[in-house]
Order: sequence, then C-alpha cells, then structure tokens
Amino acid sequence: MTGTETLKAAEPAPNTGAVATDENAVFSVRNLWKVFGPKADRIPGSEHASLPPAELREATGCTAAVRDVSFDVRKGEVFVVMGLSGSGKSTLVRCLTRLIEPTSGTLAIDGEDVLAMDRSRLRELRRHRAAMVFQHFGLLPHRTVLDNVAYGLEIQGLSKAERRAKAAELVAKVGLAGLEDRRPSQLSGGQQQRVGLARALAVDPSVLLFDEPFSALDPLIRREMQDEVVRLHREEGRTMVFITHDLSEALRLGTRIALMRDGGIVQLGTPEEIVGSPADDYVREFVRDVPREQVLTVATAMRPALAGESERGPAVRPDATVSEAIEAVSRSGDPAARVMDGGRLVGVVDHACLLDVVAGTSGPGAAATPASTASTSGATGAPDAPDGSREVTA
Ligand SMILES: Nc1ncnc2c1ncn2[C@@H]1O[C@H](COP(=O)(O)OP(=O)(O)OP(=O)(O)O)[C@@H](O)[C@H]1O
Repeated sequence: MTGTETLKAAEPAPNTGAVATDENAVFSVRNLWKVFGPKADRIPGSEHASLPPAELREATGCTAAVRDVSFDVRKGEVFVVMGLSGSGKSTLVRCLTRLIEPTSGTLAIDGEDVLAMDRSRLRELRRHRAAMVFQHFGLLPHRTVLDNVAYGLEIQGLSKAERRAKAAELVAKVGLAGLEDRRPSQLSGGQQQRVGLARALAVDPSVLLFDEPFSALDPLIRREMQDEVVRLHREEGRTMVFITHDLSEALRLGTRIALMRDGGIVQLGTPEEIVGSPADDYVREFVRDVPREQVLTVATAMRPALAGESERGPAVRPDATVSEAIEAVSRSGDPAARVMDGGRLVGVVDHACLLDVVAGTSGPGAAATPASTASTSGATGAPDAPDGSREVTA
C-alpha cells in the first residue's frame, strides 16, 4: 500500500459535532476507531494506522480494537456484528453507548451526537434508548422474576401497580408466564436469559443491543432463544444490534451482517450477499461450509420464463429460499417452479437453476461481483433485505 493510500484509509473524519445521518438510521457510525495502549489517540491518521495488529503492537504498544469503521444501523433491522474472537465486536458495540470511549470518529443515535452527550444524557441513552442484553444475565439474585423485570421501570416514575402490570405483560411476552415469583437461581440458563430480555424490553428502548447473549446456552435452548428473537423482531419490528461469533446464528437472525476482522469490517451485507458474493478470500473461507440453498433466494437463481411456462409448476415467492423451491418442485413433480411476485410471474427456477446454486456453479457466488464492502458501503451501499418471511406461497 502506498503512503497516500495509507493516509486516505486511515484519516478520521473531523468531529464537528454536526453528524450527517441517513434519516432511517438509528445509529450512524463514521470512521470510528478504538485504540488501546499508550498515546492511543495518535494512531488514527498516523503512518502506523494501517499496520497489521502484530506490527502495530510491536511499533507502538497499541491495539486497534476498532479500526476506521463506518456503518448505519437502520430502523427496524437486526444488525449482526460477527467475527472471530478478538476481532473487535464487543469493543465496537460498547463504543455505541460509550461504555468504551471511542478514540476518534463520529457517532450518532437518531441524529444526536453521542460523543457530545454529558453524563446524564449518556445515562439516559443507556437506560432508555439503547438497552443491553448481556451473556451473563446480570439479574438481581434476591428479586423475583417479576421484580427483576419491573426494576427497569422503577426509575421511570411509574406507580408500583403500573410497574407490576407492565412487568407481568413482558414476562408473558418472553414465554415465562407462571414463573413470576421464582428467583433467578430457580431458573434454567435459557429462562434467565428470557428474564434479561424482558427487563431490557421493559424500558421500551429504540434499540436493543445483544452481546453474545446465547453463547453460554446449550444448543437446543440457544435455538429456542434465537426463535424468540426472530419472533419478537417480527412482532415488534424493534431495531436490534446482535453480537455473535457464530455464523449460523448470524445468518438466522441478521437482516444485515457486518463481518469483522482485526477491528475492521471486511464485508457488510445481507446474509444472501455475504454467502452469495463474499467480498474477499477471508469471507469466502468463512462461509465455505454454509448450505447455499438455505440462504440464497429464488430471486437470484431464477431465469426468465419461456412460452408455456406461466401455466405449470408450483408458485414460490422471490424471497423463498432455493431449498424451499427444491422442496416445492420435488413435491409437485413439475420440472420447474414459477416465481410469483404479487400475482405476477417474474421468472422460473428449473432443476438446473436449483442445482447450480447447491453446487455453487452459478448465482452471485459464482459471478465475480463482490457485494458491498465496508469501505464502499459501510453506510448505505447494501440493498434492502428481503422482507424476511420467506414463505412459499403455494
Ligand atoms: N481494555 C483493553 N485493553 C487492551 N486491549 C483490549 C482491551 N479490550 C479489548 N482489547 C483487545 O482488543 C481486541 C478486540 O477485543 P474485543 O473484546 O472487542 O473482541 P471480540 O471480537 O468481542 O472478542 P470475543 O468474541 O472474544 O469477545 C482484542 O485484541 C483485545 O485483546
């Protein structure tokens, strides 16, 4: 890399206080850095900024846990931050509410500059606007389930009766009705996590932040909790930021996924973009074992319909997965499925189209068209995700 490129990539945006944001963004993050170590604030923009982690540590004694990261979390999406251990996920998400103080860059929530907030505004941000659900549930051991959930409401000035009524509603919402009077020690790990979730929901935050909340749970319970998050998201459309190092969890939950490596975002895109169009060899290797047919949709696999093909075959929606279309074609015995968008025929998926996806011989993964990467689309580049329901309509 030339010196000019180094500087260009590393130069932090000046923090002017006025933060330019997309109006659909809950969080807007631009050129964010978090450097740990001596004289950390000298690293962004310096000649050391683009050094690989080991060399940076050697030269300066510093670790760039978050490295020039830019993105928006859009209203109503589940924004997953994924990466291996040490890639910077927790640091990045803690920077969003300044539980960790960023070294440089800009950061806004609903257009308000987070870096300019004073202590009381920050407290308000963490309590009401961006509630965090942790891996270690942080429940109060001597309080009942109901009181743990009501706890977040105490500071809101509601009467005791109002708090208990609202808490009971939330306990039921996360599937714990009947367990209101238990103490945390009398609950399983999954149940405790549900209490943590209900408590975070109690303050009706504009965004829920999850820090690897399910990694301590056994696989079955973990799956159940993921379903719970999907259900809550579908019912409430609440914005969520979700940290995980588990790719299958990221693919199940994410509207979009930011894949981190060494503090930077190597790709930001929908699950389909990440799996179908990996931005580089690192991402390709990361998603190598993902069953493509479970992630790619028929919209990317279809071809134009030929004469006569509009009459026969099961109908599938453009956002049905290839795997759902395979099942529909296989059940019907027809040679192809019709891809119908609101009653209109938009294409056809035949055996060859479907097998090509499974084999990885066509579709976006086979074409050399990298999806949006952090440098080009951190903020706005990736197209909107499908609507998420992915149902086969016939
Ligand atoms: N307080 C700290 N002081 C120095 N270095 C730190 C500190 N906190 C984190 N780091 C370093 O920053 C990098 C990113 O750490 P971070 O915890 O954000 O990663 P992560 O992706 O969340 O990892 P994990 O999945 O293991 O929790 C790591 O190299 C870590 O050692």
